[in-house]
Order: sequence, then structure tokens, then C-alpha cells
Amino acid sequence: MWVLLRGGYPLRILLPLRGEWMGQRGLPRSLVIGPPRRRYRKEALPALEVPVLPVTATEIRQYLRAHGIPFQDGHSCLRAPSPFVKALQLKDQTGATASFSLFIDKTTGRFLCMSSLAEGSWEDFQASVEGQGDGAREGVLLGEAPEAEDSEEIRRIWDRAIPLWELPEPEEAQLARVMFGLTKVTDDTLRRYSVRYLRPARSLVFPWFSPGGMGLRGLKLLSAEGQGNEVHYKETTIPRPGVYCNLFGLPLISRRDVEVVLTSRELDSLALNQSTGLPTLALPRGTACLPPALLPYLEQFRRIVLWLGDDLRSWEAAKLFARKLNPKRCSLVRPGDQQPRPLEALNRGLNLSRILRTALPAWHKSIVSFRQLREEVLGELSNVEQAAGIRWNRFPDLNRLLKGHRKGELTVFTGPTGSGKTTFISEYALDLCTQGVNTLWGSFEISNVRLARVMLTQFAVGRLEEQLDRYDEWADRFEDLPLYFMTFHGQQSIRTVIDTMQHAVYVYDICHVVIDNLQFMMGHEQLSTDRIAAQDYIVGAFRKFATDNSCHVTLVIHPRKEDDDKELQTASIFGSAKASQEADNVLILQDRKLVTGPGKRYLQVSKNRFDGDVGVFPLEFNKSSLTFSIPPKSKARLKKVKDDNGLVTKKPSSGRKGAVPQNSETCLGQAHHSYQPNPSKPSR
Ligand SMILES: Nc1ncnc2c1ncn2[C@@H]1O[C@H](COP(=O)(O)OP(=O)(O)OP(=O)(O)O)[C@@H](O)[C@H]1O
Repeated sequence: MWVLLRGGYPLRILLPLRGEWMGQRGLPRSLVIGPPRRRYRKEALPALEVPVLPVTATEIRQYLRAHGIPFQDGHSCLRAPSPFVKALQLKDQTGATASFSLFIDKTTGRFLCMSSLAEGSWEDFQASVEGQGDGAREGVLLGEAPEAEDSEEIRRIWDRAIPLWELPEPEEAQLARVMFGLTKVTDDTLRRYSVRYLRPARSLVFPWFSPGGMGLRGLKLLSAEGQGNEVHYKETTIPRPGVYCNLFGLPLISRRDVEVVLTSRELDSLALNQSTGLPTLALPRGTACLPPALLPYLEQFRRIVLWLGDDLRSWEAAKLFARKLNPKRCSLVRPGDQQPRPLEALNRGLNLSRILRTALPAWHKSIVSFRQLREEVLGELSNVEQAAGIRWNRFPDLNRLLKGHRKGELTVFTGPTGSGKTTFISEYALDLCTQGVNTLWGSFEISNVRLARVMLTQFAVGRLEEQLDRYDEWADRFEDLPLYFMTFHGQQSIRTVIDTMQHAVYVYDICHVVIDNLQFMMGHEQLSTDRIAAQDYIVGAFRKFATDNSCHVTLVIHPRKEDDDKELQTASIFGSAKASQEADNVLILQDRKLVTGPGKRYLQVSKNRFDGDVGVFPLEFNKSSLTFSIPPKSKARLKKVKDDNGLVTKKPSSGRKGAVPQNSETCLGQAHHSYQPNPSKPSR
């Protein structure tokens, strides 16, 4: 089901439409009761096509002053007396801070009342101040009781789970400790955090208690599976990940605590607290996002240390989250050999307090010296693979040329009209999204329903019309992807689009925005000089957005009108040279149907700022799955490209896999490992 966000932003999110049952959640069948069920969210709001401009912190302050509402300026929120707490309740509370229990997010205007757990949008708040209804609904994320079915399931699992030390067989307890790396974590720590073990699912169970201590809101189950020398962890949450907003460890935080360490896993928080005694909280969805709804709970801290993990992705996430939390109060633990994630540090006998002392301030001024950068450069050099970004599962040739998908870059994508640009870019973005890249789509030409249909078909790698009985299965999995759509259709102003993107980055930690296509922001200028100037301005705005927000932007631009039988080149992109100059990557979908017949396309990478490798590789269109996978039998071959004008020579490949000459132009065709989605695998 598509539901518009409250607050009027032109974003749509995919909300639960699930037939999720416990068997699908990876829990043992013995715990499954009843048939698969389908649940609809009750209050689907109609799509609002008129975008509401985001509010600024200054406007919020002005509004509060104009209405005589006192407020305190916090790190990411403004605090004010809550209109949702009755006078009687207020009297019971002590001190001024207790009465300032309303937290208004400075970036979005969304509010949360910590006393009543009411929350709502900035418009809701204004409506309630101006006496137009109560404006708030009971806390959507944090206060609202779980849905009855979830609630039953949570209770049933929680009641069946027991503390590790109560397991009847000591061998079983020992095995569980080894699997989860808990050999050095004491029973006392597990007891303090109320961690239990669910025997039938061989999973640890982490509870999510309501902030007011009013019962259980949800659970996270963590199972561990040995694969060779490695252990793979799998998380299952109830409710589903999109609404699982637990800051694990919150009940142990005292109101007087002024410092906290944020981790990305519950196990890390256990290790950290045990060895340092410091307050610590684990984020609900690890490094994937920091939902702004949690910010009020972090306002009390004057210092926040982010220790999210041991890879470059965790480091990137820490930097992004620090922006949201206010970098001036944040320090970051840099991943490194001697600074692994907290649980591993404990197991290796490292001094966690000392590691925390080395945390770097997140805040630095506009001018930095190499001294401040040297560690960052070393981090990139020693993690070359990770620095190259996220690799595509479905497009190995794209990995060989571009190396990966990196934050903060601008990719310009072009191709002849009707050649399959949208279809290709949909699969290219979907591939990344299935690997946890939070993605926002701006599809101005085709409707979101049509786009989602294409994407779902590509996700299922097959024609869904012919297997409608499996529709729910695929749709349920698709829904859990971190995928969001703007509701714009037709012409839009660039300002509105950028504001919406900014909002999405803040609220959903979006790391990839796809804009299809730029021509829809160019207004109705008739003169070609105006159009070119407008395009330059828009390209510049997207470039700046990508850099400022560490967010990748993929921009589809139509080519200029050229002879049908000529291949496109970088200079064929509509407008001046600005687009290709500003872009980090330029991709061209070559439609040589005259030579190759329908279906066959080539993807040309004609600019690659990361390492200079450019080239071209074939794409075979599969009409039933709408995918561009390369057929498994295609033989590796190398084609040299002299320049943008096309192929000039063809010769058999030397057969050496993955060897791409630096700064050469290469055409690759390579045995392709077709993507086989496995419904038993979690989608994140
Ligand atoms: N390689 C291909 N061979 C045949 N049909 C294709 C191919 N790629 C895409 N199509 C089909 O062509 C139609 C148009 O594709 P798509 O909308 O992706 O093109 P586009 O380049 O984005 O179009 P536009 O120039 O209008 O933006 C779709 O129905 C799609 O399924």
C-alpha cells in the first residue's frame, strides 16, 4: 500500500502490506500459528500532490515567539512546554525541564511529547496551537501499542525465551555463547539488559521496552550461522524493520547521564557497557539509518561517541549520523585493526576505554590541514575495496569499469529515446537497494505504479502476471527494501525537488537519488539559450547536493537530436558541456539496434572520475523479467574503443578475468552470474 507521509512532503513510502508470518521470518515452524495473513494499514492517507515547503528552524522559532510559547534551543530539537500534557500532570512533575517535554525537530518541525508520547507534523502542531483540533495522534513510532497480532507474537516469543544461564544443558549455553561471541560477556550484563535466548530458533532475543516502562513494544531476534570460518548473523524484528525504533539500552539511561556511546549492534552495547561502565545505546537498524524520531531521546547528551563498526561503511554512516545529531557534540571511533567493533575488542582483550579516548571530533571547520586528513586517506588506502563503493550483484562488468557505487558522486546517464533508459536504471538502482543502499526515486515521466511494477518484475526476475499466487511473497519482500518514491509527476521546480531530497536524506538517510529525468525541471523556456542555462543551473544544484549530503545522485538526461544511425557520445548529452564536466560518471545506453536487432544494447562508461577506466559492455534485454542481464554463455571478448565515436576494432579476449587496463577503454562481455533471489534470505 502506498501511504503519503504526514507532514505533507511529496514523498511516498511503502508501508506494511504483508502476509508475513512467522515461518517467513525465519522462526521455526513450531512457533507458527495460523495461515499466512495479510494486513492493511488502517489509515491510508490520500496522495497529496501539492508539495508543502519544508519549514526552517528560524520559522519554527518565529512561530513559537509569535504565539508566546517559551522554548529552549537544543542540539537537534527545540524544547517547549507540551500542549498535550494536562495541567494536572504537569504539576506532578518536577522542575522546568519536565514541563518542557515537547521536542520539535529543528529540521522537519515534527514533534514528540515525551510525557504523553503524542507526535505529529509541524502542521499538526500549528493546528493544535491554533485550536483546530488536537493535532496529534498517539505516538506513531514510540508510544503506540503494537498491533494486536504483533503483540501476541511478541508476548509468545518473550515468554518462551529464557536467560542463557537457565538453559538446562551447559553445553548448549556454551555453544550459544561461542556462536554469538559472548564468552566474555557476563551473566550480570545479560541480566541488566534483559537479554534472553529462544531455544527453538537458536536465537538471542533483545527486548524493546516502551519508553515509559509500560511493557514490551517489540523484539529483535538474532540468529547465528557458521559458514566455513565465518559466522553470519541474521536479524528478525517484530514489528518489521521499517517501524522497529528501539534504542536498545534506553531503560538503563539515567536522566543525569550527559555522555553516551552509540553502537550499531546490541551485542556491541553489552560489551561496551560491561568493560567501560559507560551508558550506551544500540541503534535499531544498525548503520542503515538513524530515524529522526529517535533524536529527542538523545537530546540530553552533551557528548555522543559513535562506535558503529569495523568497516568503511560504518565510518561513512557515523559521519552522516553525526550531522543529524549536531557534529559539535559528536566524536567518532575510526575503524582500524586495533579499533574493531566493541564486542571484538572485548574478546581480543583490547582496552575499550582507551579506544574511546582516541575518538575523533566530528566537527571541523571549512579549512583542514593534511594532518586532519591523513588518517582518512590511510583509511581509504588500506580499504581499497570498500573505498571503491558498493558493487553491483547483477552487473559485474559495471564493477570492472566503475569499481562500485560511491557516496557523494554524480552520475549522468543518457541514451536514445525509448532505448530502455528507465528500465535499465531501475534495475541498476534496485540492485544497490537490495544491498541496503537507501534509495529515493524521482520519476517524473512514468507513474510510480508503473515504475514499481517494472522494479518488482526485475526483483522477482520473472513475469509476475503468470505467477500471481506468488505476488504476495515478492511484494512482501519488496516492501522491506529501503526504497522511497517522490510523488511528483510532470514539470517541477528544481527548488522543490532539492528540498524534498534534503528532507529524505534527513529522515530516511537516503544515499542514492535517481532523477528520471532532468528535462522535467527545465520549465517551459522556449529559447534554446534559456534552456541550456536552465540545465546548467540544475546540474550544478544536483552536483552541490551530492557533495554536501554525501549522497549519490543519478541523473537521466535526454540526448540532443542526432542522426539515428550515429552512436551517442559524451558530447551528445543535451545542453552545454556542464553536465559531463560536473559528473563523476557518464553512462550511455547505446542502442545499436540496426546492427544487433531488438533487445541488444551496450552500456558505455564514457567518464569515470574515480579511476579513469572507461569502456563498453553488452546488455541483453530479457522481455519477461525486464532485466538487462548478460546471458550466461556469452564469451568474454575485448573490444578497443578509439574514442567516443564508437568501436573501431574487435579482437578475442586474452581471457584474463577482471584485468582492466588502467585508463584504457575496454569492452567487456563476461560470463554472468545471474541474480537468484532467495526468498528465505532477509532482504536487508
Ligand atoms: N533492449 C530493449 N529491447 C526491447 N525493448 C526494450 C528494451 N529496453 C526496454 N525496452 C522496452 O521499451 C519500452 C521503453 O523503455 P524505457 O521507458 O525504459 O525507455 P526510455 O529510454 O527510458 O524512454 P524515454 O526516452 O521515453 O525516457 C519499455 O516497454 C521497455 O520494456
